Amino acid sequence: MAAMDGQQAMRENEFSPVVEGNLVHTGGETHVLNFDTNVLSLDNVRVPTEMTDGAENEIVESEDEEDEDIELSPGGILDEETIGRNLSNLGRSADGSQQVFLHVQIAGFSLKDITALSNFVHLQKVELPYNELTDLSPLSSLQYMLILDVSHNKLTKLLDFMPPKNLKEANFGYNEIEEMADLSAYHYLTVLNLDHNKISKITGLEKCTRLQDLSLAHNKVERIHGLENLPLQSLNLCHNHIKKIENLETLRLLRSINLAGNNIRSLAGLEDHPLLENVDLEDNEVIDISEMKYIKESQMLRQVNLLRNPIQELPDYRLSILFRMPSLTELDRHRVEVEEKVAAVNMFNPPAEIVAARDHIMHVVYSFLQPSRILDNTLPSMETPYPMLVLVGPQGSGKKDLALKLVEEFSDYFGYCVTHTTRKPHKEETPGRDYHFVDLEKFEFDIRWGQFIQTHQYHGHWYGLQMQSIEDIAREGLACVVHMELEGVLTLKNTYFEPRYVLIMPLSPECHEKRLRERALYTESQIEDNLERAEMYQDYNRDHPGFFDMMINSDDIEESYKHLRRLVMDYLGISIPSFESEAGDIMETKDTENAPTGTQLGTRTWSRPSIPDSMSQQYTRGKTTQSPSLSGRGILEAMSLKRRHSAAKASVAGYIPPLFEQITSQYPKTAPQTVDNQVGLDVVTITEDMNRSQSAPVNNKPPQSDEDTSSDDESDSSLSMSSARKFARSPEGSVHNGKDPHLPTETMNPMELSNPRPPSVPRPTSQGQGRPGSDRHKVLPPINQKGAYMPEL
Ligand SMILES: Nc1ncnc2c1ncn2[C@@H]1O[C@H](COP(=O)(O)OP(=O)(O)OP(=O)(O)O)[C@@H](O)[C@H]1O
Repeated sequence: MAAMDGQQAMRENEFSPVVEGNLVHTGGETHVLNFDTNVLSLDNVRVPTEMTDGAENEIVESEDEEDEDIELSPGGILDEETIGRNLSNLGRSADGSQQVFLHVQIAGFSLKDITALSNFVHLQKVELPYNELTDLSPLSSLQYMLILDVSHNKLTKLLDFMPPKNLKEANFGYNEIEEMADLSAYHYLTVLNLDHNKISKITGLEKCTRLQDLSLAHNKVERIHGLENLPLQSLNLCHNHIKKIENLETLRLLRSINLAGNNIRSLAGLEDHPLLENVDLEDNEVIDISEMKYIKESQMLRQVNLLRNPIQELPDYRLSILFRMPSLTELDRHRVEVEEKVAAVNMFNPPAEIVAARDHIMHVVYSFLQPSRILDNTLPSMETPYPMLVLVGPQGSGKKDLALKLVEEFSDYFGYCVTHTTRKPHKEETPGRDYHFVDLEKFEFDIRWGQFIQTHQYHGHWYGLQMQSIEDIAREGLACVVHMELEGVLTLKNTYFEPRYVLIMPLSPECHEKRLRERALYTESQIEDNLERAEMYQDYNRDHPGFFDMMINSDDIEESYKHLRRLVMDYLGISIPSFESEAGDIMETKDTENAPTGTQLGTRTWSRPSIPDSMSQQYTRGKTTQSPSLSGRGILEAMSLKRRHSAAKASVAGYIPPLFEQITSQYPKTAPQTVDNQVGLDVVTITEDMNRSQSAPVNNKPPQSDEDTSSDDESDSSLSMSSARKFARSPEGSVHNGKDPHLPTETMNPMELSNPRPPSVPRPTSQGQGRPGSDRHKVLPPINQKGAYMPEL
């Protein structure tokens, strides 16, 4: 049968050799194998066709019977018959002169003596696993051997025969080797497998300068050493007694490391392996997520296994790891899904917009849980949102100093809005003036009581803006100046407030760093973070045109104050810059790149509308009166306008309640049309967003002091948001004079009655334009009105 198969094979592919006993069929010919050398005899033996055809079955049967009778390699002594039956891979000898078998595989013969193999000098691949070998010296003559597998034997010594100089791969796994030999003679060794032995020390590899793959799994190795400068790409040291990852610095080509089943706590030692793709640390003692810092810089890392480590107990463990190493494709033997990566980013480093949205939602929800109260001073009217100036920028930009200075100089116009923080006061700071310094408990309490409209955590401390803080300024009839980080601005943009945002930017990193260091308040990493954030601010400003109303370079605080001052005066209308100076401003706004210092305008401008500058016109608030354009607006503003347009249409069609009628009927009248009426804070264009305003007019207070409650009781108790809006506008569209049937005016701010403002500075009225914030407190002056406060220019 075998002969028949052999012939058939010959016919199908005459170049594939087929071995039957000592006959080899190849290329249409049959050769006799000379077992002494595993060289094919050149004397071809033509097997007579009639023999193979006619007596085929007989021959096969008799051969089969013979096969069964022969005992192969009796007593574990390898014989030629066994070798002959297990040779394969006929090919050219290494010197190219003969056709030889290159591969022998004799597994599971309980071999003890392989002397017979020494004649087969041309063998290149020798596989003798699952035997009982203790001595490999007969292999010394196999000088062409490239691959040797003697796993699952009883060897106690490693490569204890004359080295075949070309040996590339050696598998000595599952033996009883206790010591590694000096392998310096094996220059070409690329793969060495010593798994499941009793090796406790890695030695003798120093000169294996081609060793790429070393496996010492399941041994007794206690320390990683002796591997210096090897070109290892794969290192398997799993299931040893290793406690520390060490001495791997020089293995720059390492791609895969398996350290599973050891006692490792730290990943220190794995850093600086740029090609690392796979790290297996299953069943170790890694406990701290911060350990990931040692591998997270490895750009090529795709697979990490931390199964059965204490770190797995950490909350959000998987997402934490994925956040730190977003390029992973497999974690703990599970494929990483894209959704997981997104969830990880949103959880641990959400985009500022998401932080702000969450913050806003939280405060709105908490405020809705409280009894409602109208804060009449900051109540938005359709024409005049309560005026606020927000100085934005990275820590150390000097915005707080600028804000305080501004408030000091323009004390009749601006009040400094004191925000809350959980950080401790600095030496020169005064509680209640610089911040309300509170502890975390109080801060959280206030959050739960819906006191904040915005909070932000920065460098481990909480900062927050309370509605009451703004209200306190507004009650004084003042516009409010506040400073904050970008995240705070993003939250604020979700509320109904419509401040002016001035970016205070230290454009020179050197100046910024110097200022931060001079304060001697920050750690190195905080300084670094602040410098990085400064770059982030610049990018944000560039990528979001119009987000900030203005940018001022704060490298030199004195200079920047001059710019801010001029800006504010222009804003307030208390100075009319000459045409030249206006033109100068506009130049700066157009050519922001080249303006070395001073005021740089984003896309909106506070300059006067008469300036023929299409860019600035486009973004100038107060220009979009009859037909407000959506271009150049933020998404929220654009959406708000869209809603208003549809509300207007619906109103015309009579579908909606009078509230919308009031709003929509007023809308076209809100924005100033000319230079003359675009003075003062009223220049602010209204971009009311009914959605936005829903979150804010209602302020909710925890139980108040007697003093407080007495003032607001009446308005607190019963006013709904809608009635508040009705109060803001009459159905006819004029600013309400306080005689709204729904809201008795005099009860709106009893505080003022009980605690009237001392008449120190003559405070001009706003000539019917409505004071910012409240209709009843006309505080900000019209331009050049007689008696108005005029700071020195
Ligand atoms: N309510 C808030 N929301 C967001 N950020 C805030 C808030 N209040 C303060 N911040 C900002 O937190 C950061 C840290 O506050 P800190 O008082 O330490 O700043 P600062 O050193 O005075 O900053 P600067 O030098 O720019 O004035 C500052 O950038 C500050 O503007």
